[in-house]
Amino acid sequence: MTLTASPTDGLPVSDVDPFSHEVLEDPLPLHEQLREAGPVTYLSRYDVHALARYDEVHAALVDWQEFQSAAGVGLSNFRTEEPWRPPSLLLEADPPQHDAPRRVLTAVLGPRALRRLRERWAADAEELVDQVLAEGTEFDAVTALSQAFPLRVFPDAVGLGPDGRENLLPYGDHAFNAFGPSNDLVAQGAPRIAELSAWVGEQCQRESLAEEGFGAAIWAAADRGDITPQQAPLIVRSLLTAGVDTTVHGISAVLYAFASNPDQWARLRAEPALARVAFDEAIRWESPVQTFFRTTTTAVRIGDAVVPEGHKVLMFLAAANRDPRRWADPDAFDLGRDPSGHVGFGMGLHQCVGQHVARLEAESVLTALARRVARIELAGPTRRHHNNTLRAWGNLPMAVQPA
Ligand code: HEM
Ligand SMILES: O=C(O)c1ccc(-n2ccnc2)cc1
Repeated sequence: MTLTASPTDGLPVSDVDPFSHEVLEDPLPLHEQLREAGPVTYLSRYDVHALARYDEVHAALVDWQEFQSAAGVGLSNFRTEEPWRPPSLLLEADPPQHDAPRRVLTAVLGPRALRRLRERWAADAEELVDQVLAEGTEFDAVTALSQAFPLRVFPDAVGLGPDGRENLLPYGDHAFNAFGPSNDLVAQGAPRIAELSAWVGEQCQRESLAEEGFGAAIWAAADRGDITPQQAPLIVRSLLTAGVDTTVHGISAVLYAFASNPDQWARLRAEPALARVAFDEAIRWESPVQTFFRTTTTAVRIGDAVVPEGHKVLMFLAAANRDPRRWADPDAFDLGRDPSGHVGFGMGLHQCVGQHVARLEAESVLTALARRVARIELAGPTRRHHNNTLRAWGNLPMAVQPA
């Protein structure tokens, strides 16, 4: 049976801009509208089809053959436009090219590889929390914890030198903006991106990396022939692009979740083992990575509509993570829930290979904090940090009551 398609047959159409400041400030109303409009909608402003319900987002994530990543996972279609930098060997690749780089990073970042970091990161988190509390019981959790902890542990885990680490956050922020349209957020990062990219590229070279760490392990995989020496620096680049901003905003998400649900903090204090499920519930509830795109490799039927071949499909991960068709009381941050199956780390072939790193970082911070603090609550107005892809806090004024 041949499928034919026209962009708007039987499709709800909207000219909304999901990357406008108004939506980035509060995307929840748009998510609700898109879920209720149907299994797929057509966003005329960008000529893309949008998926906002859990089932359709999940189906696209696990079907890498019909929803490919190799044409880019942002709005830009690499089949017709030059990527702003050489494409990622994992995120922007499909099998077979995707296979070896994925196999290598799975081993480098896997739970086993992280076992040696668990004690060190726990001690680092205790030290950081002690320092923060020694300065007082009111602080901005974004700078004091969400940014401070990943920047304290991750560059060392990769094996980066001491200089220039302040480049990581702005580089990652721009890379995540670049998955969206060329709007003012992308323009803001443009002046510095050549210099930042040069620094990042330099850090991926073997001679820049310590003998021990994720970087060295990637280069050792090249020595073994598991990947080529040409691929090694690009795989290290994946870590430098993804490794900091994501966990910064992930830790902010879980701290905000607890500060706005103090009763849940009491549950964590009573049962510290809840720290891991708390982080996944916060990833579901806040979805620090809000969206990713795919490109159809054939005409694809979704609901009553047919999405033509070669079209960009925008997956609203955050909308799927609060779909009442999948989650009971979806807007509640609830430690009693089983959040497994959430799509905050994606799903299927491209599911986040750094999720164990993220979980270990968040668990380290939460465990150290839960031991020392009886209550946490917001102590002033919060401010969002807008990004085309990331859901982030610009600040989190917090007041804590020491245990
Ligand atoms: C809270 C933290 C994080 C969140 C919410 C997150 C989210 C995601 C999502 C949604 C995907 C799927 C992308 C897609 O399907 O196109 C993904 C993939 C990926 N993530 Fe993360 N991520 C996080 C942290 C990290 C960290 C810390 C690293 C590295 C140390 C990392 C490395 C990767 C890589 C390399 C991929 C591509 C995997 C592939 O295509 O096979 N992520 N992440
Ligand atoms: O290879 C890259 O440049 C790259 C790889 C992964 C991410 N990412 C997104 C969410 N978790 C990780 C971002 C960039």
